[in-house]
Amino acid sequence: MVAPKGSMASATANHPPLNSHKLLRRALPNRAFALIFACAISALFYHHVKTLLRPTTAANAVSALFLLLADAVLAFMWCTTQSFRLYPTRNEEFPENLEKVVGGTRGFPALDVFICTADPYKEPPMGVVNTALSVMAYEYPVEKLSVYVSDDGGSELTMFAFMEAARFAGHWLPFCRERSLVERSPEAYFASNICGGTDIDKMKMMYESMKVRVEHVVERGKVGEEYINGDRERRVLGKWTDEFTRRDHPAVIEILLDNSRDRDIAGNVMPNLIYLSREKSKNVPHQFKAGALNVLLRVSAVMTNAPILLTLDCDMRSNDPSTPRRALCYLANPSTDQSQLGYVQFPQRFQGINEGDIYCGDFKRLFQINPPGMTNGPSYVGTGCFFRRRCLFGAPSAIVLPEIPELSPERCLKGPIQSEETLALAKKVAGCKYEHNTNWGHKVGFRYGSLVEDYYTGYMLQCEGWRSAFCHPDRAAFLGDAPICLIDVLNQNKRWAIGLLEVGFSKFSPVTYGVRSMGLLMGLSFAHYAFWAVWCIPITIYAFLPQIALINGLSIFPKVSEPWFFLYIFLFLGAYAQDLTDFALAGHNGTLRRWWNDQRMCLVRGLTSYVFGTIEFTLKSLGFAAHGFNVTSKVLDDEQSKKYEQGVFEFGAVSPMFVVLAVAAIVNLASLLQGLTTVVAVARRSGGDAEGLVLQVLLASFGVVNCWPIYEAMFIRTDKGRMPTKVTLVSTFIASLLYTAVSLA
Ligand SMILES: O=c1ccn([C@@H]2O[C@H](COP(=O)(O)OP(=O)(O)O[C@H]3O[C@H](CO)[C@@H](O)[C@H](O)[C@H]3O)[C@@H](O)[C@H]2O)c(=O)[nH]1
Ligand SMILES: [Mn+2]
Repeated sequence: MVAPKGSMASATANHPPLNSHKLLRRALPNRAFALIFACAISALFYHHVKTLLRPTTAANAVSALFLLLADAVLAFMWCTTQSFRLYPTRNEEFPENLEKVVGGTRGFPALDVFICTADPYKEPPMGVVNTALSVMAYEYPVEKLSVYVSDDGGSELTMFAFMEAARFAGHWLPFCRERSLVERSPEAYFASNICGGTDIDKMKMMYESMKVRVEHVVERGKVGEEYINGDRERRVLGKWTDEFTRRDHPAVIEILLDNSRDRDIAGNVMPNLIYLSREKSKNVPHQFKAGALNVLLRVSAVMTNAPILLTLDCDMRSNDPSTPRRALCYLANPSTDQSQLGYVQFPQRFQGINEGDIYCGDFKRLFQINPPGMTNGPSYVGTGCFFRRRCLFGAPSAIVLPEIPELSPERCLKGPIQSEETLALAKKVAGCKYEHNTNWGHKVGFRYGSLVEDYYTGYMLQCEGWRSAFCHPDRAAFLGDAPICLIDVLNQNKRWAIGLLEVGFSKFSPVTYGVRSMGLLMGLSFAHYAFWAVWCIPITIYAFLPQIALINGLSIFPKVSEPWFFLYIFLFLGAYAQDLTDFALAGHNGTLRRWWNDQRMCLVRGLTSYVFGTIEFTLKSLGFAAHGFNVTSKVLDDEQSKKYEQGVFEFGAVSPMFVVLAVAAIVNLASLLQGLTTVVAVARRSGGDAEGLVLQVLLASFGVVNCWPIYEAMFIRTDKGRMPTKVTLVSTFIASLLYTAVSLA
């Protein structure tokens, strides 16, 4: 953060405060607990070394080695997590003071909003339109607001939806303003059971009829003649010729609303609205979302060049029209060190999450709990982030100028955006070969080279010396869609895992370069994410090894009568209790049930996304495969939604990830049953010793409880979302092979 650590507010003698930054009281207990836990971890390693030095059998030695590996990784992750816990903070903004401080709305900087979409079938154009309308209706001087939509799907369907939206906006924006609505995405507004009046009904009908037209066009896959309004639309849609494909097409830039020309039905100025689909060619890599954002950065530089930018994913609608003012409480604050504050990140928050959040769609730890603990400010999470344009052009002290002066972040622009030269230049900078031999993606703009361009860009900016601020108002500033299908969730996490490893093993790795550039704590924070996928090592080991040993009656943990037993119990319960405390204190529906599901999903991801992500990353590093940005679907299938609503897991896909899960589930169950039998048998035989198996039995029980939805999906359910029979058969087969193999061993 920019304000000095622990300080209260940013007020000076001259102006009222715009924000405050407080160290939370839990800092102290967190630090004390960190100390105790560190001692416990050291004791554990002492125990490991002792066991390793005196192995009784070969099996004991092997399992001791694996356990050491698992615990070493856990200890590493624990260390990196401390970077979020030692300085927990809370920020508050006072937007009511903003106008006083900057001299009325005249003092507000211009704002360019970037919205990315990539596929009209996975990202329904009506959703994108709602996102755009919700930000076009921001409580912000309209003449300073421009909304750019980047369509990587290069789709006439999205183009069509936006031509409709531009027309509808003429009615919608004054409607929102007159009523001071808080809900400015029409879909959300009309869904919120408002009591009708004739005006509201009229507006609703207008919206519904637009929606029907757009959805109909999307369903048919092309814009029928009857939907085209006038020559202009015909000319625009005419660009989609037969040669035009999503992977190979010229740049399309269309100014749908121009604030120097267009007025809404009440006669007010309208914000600029620009549709943009960059040039694509099959032979030129397009760098996925980072590439799209850089084209947005350049095209907007040519047209409006606002000093402040907001990046949004197509599903992240605004949920609060005053959000830009909140961001300005940092970005326009005369008493923060403006030369260093690069961006203001709002957390990703989601709509439509079910009661128990069964897939951990909220990602509370990632988006809400960890960011306010990062001492120099949070990482960038791809959406809901206000940037100072300047920060994408080199370090605070050393600007890196772009190859042509027209793109410089410091250039002042006046005049209409429609001129022929402007459009020609915009087309040129949206060309697919434009970036050849330039600094784009490396020193300038959003960074290339990782599937998590957001994390990588934020990280590199922090390394350059930029700072950031975390802004988390009670009412979510943005609301997005979380995937509601398990396989989508796992694939999304796999993509993240790969992208993060790309950074972790690059020459800019946080553990080396990062720690050197930003200091230990920030370096560890970024390392925590870069090596996220290594969770798969301890999780896989603990999901199989103790259970297999238990099946064989082999004790690998301390006996109940040994003091080491309690060390294990303390480490497990301590880590879980602290996790639960963090979760509950973060608020926003931090219920026990959600926390339980959250920890379950950690285990599930550890066995699937991270394992497969690591494998894919390795294959790619060895040159065997390439990976792309697989866009997450935002389409809601009715049946799936209903099941999700009820909190039922959706397994209906044949995937190797499900096989791993199912094998783990079966092994844990078999091990628990066998373990209990052994313990009972040994207990009956006096003199027998089952004490050494207690921890393993507990662990297997923990596994079984967590796996409950998997057993249901394999053996009880009959609906479409049950585990595919093929997966059940294959995994039962693998599990029995494993069982036989270890029983023979
Ligand atoms: O080639 C591409 C691929 C994606 N996108 C857009 O990128 C956004 C994010 O894609 P999504 O499939 O929703 O990915 P998520 O995993 O849900 O997104 C998270 O993770 C991404 C990095 O993997 C970040 O870019 C996102 O901001 C962050 O919300 C969407 O608006 C897409 O339209 C593009 O514009 N071009
Ligand atoms: Mn998304």
